[in-house]
Order: sequence, then structure tokens, then C-alpha cells
Amino acid sequence: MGYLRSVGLLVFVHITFWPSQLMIVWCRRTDELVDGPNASHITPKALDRWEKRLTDLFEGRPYDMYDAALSDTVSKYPVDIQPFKDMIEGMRLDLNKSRYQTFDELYLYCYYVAGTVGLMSVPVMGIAPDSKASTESVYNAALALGIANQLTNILRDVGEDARRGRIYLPQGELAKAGLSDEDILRGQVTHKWRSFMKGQIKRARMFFEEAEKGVSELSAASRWPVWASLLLYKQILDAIEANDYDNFSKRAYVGKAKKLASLPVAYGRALMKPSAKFMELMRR
Ligand SMILES: CC(C)=CCC/C(C)=C/CC/C(C)=C/CC/C(C)=C/COP(=O)(O)OP(=O)(O)O
Repeated sequence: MGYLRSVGLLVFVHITFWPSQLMIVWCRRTDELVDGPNASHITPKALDRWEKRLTDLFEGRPYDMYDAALSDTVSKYPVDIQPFKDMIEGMRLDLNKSRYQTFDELYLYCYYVAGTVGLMSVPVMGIAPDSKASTESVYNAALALGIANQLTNILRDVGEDARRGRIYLPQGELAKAGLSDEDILRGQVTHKWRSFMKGQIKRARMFFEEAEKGVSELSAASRWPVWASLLLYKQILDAIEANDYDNFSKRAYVGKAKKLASLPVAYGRALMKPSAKFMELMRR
């Protein structure tokens, strides 16, 4: 799943009309990651090469024009290299690991492959000059949005991932719900599965709530696209419910009409000034 991330970013940019060199460069990099004649999967060697080029371009030694574009972004915005390195680490992890024992383990994976995107984005998007929020709280919200998106992605793709031998769900929680890997491979929507899924969806929504607290602190130009992507992705969870929790054989998606309807809602929310909530609380 992790290696599709860069493509996911391109979709993110498309649906949110948010042009950024940083994102576009990383989308392109997906091509460079793959080895072999079929170019169908990432190799550890390709990831090492990618990491080397990453450190080079951060030090102002771009290898090609795509590196140069990212190098330029890095010189213009206070972007840190760590989340980029961590994302590559997440891809390494994904090559070697197909089961997660606890939620903490899964959270770490989600941080590597998606939370990092939130951390990469904030320095480019910028925090509103009139924001009263701490920088740390804005980064926490950005991290939460990455985690929420990734958990949603995982819950949507349970069947598809299982058919590729991967289960991105906490094994301990599955066992507690009386479920096994075999149940997931069999793919039957049972009472146990529905109840397990309700808990997982609830947790993903908690991360969305955490993320929502930070969006109004972003610079004015970034708020609309971020709200739009947040509202759209969150609705995938509603779609899983509407499919009666069948994420084995049905792909939960948000239809065009709902997507369009979300845009003015997102626009309205984006008008909310930084720390409006904070100021409101102070006035009471
Ligand atoms: C909330 C604040 C303060 C800032 C916003 C910070 C941002 C932009 C956070 C979003 C991070 C993000 C877009 C993470 C990627 C998440 C994700 C699950 C992408 C989908 O990737 P793929 O796995 O390639 O998707 P598919 O499986 O659909 O192909």
C-alpha cells in the first residue's frame, strides 16, 4: 500500500486544486522507485537509491530536474528531511511486514506512510499569521489527518489487501473480537465483523476530529483544499457503513454528487478565521 502513496498525493492535489511542487515531485518519484523489467514492485535497493538522492537534494545536489524542483522547494520553505526519510522507512517496513500485532504498531506504520505527508505539507502550506495556536498543535493536527486518512484507506481496502497477503489490522484486537486471518480471507460479513468494524471506524473518526481542530490555523489559501480532502476522505467511512461493512467484496467510494456537494461545505468552513474557536472560548 505504501508505494502507492505518491500516486495518492497526485489525487490529493487534483481533488483539492492545491498546486505544490513538493507534491508533484513526489508523485513523479514513484516511477523511479521500481526496478526490473516489469517495474511492478519496489526493491530495497531502489529505496536505498531514493534515500541517497533525497539527502543529496536536501544538500543542494539534485540529480535530475525532479530532484531540482524539490531542492528548490526545500530552499524556499522550512521543510525538514526527517518525514521524507521516515516515509522511505515505511516503505521498507511494508516490504518486510504483513501483520501488525497492536494498534501502536499499526499507528507507527500509518505515521511512516501518511502522517509524514501531513508533516511535509505544513511548512509549505504555512500557518496563518494571525493564528494563536501553537506550532506543535498545528503539526499534531496535520499528523492526525495523515493517520485518519491512512486508517480509512486500510478499512476501505481490507479485502483487496488480504488477497495480496496483507492484513493491516491489529491482530490482538481481531483476536479479542473472535476473528482470525482466515475469517478475513474468507471475507464473510458476520455480526462479529460488523462489531469489530464499528470500533475501527470510530477510532478513525477520532483522528479526523483531532485533525479538524487544526485546519483553521492554516494559511487562508490552504484551508479550502484541506477541508475538501478531509471531508471527502471522511465520507469513505460513511460509505463502508452504507455497504453494511462489506469491505471484502465492495469498494467503498464517495459518488460524484456527494463530492461536488462537499466543496461548498469545505469552502464555508475554510472561511473560519484562525483560532476563531479559541477566541470564542475566551470571550465566554
Ligand atoms: C490538518 C492540518 C493542520 C494540515 C493538513 C496536512 C495534510 C495535507 C494532511 C494530509 C496527509 C495525506 C494526504 C496523507 C496521505 C493519506 C492517504 C491514505 C493517501 C492515499 O494513498 P494511496 O494508498 O496511494 O491511495 P489509494 O489506495 O487510494 O491508491
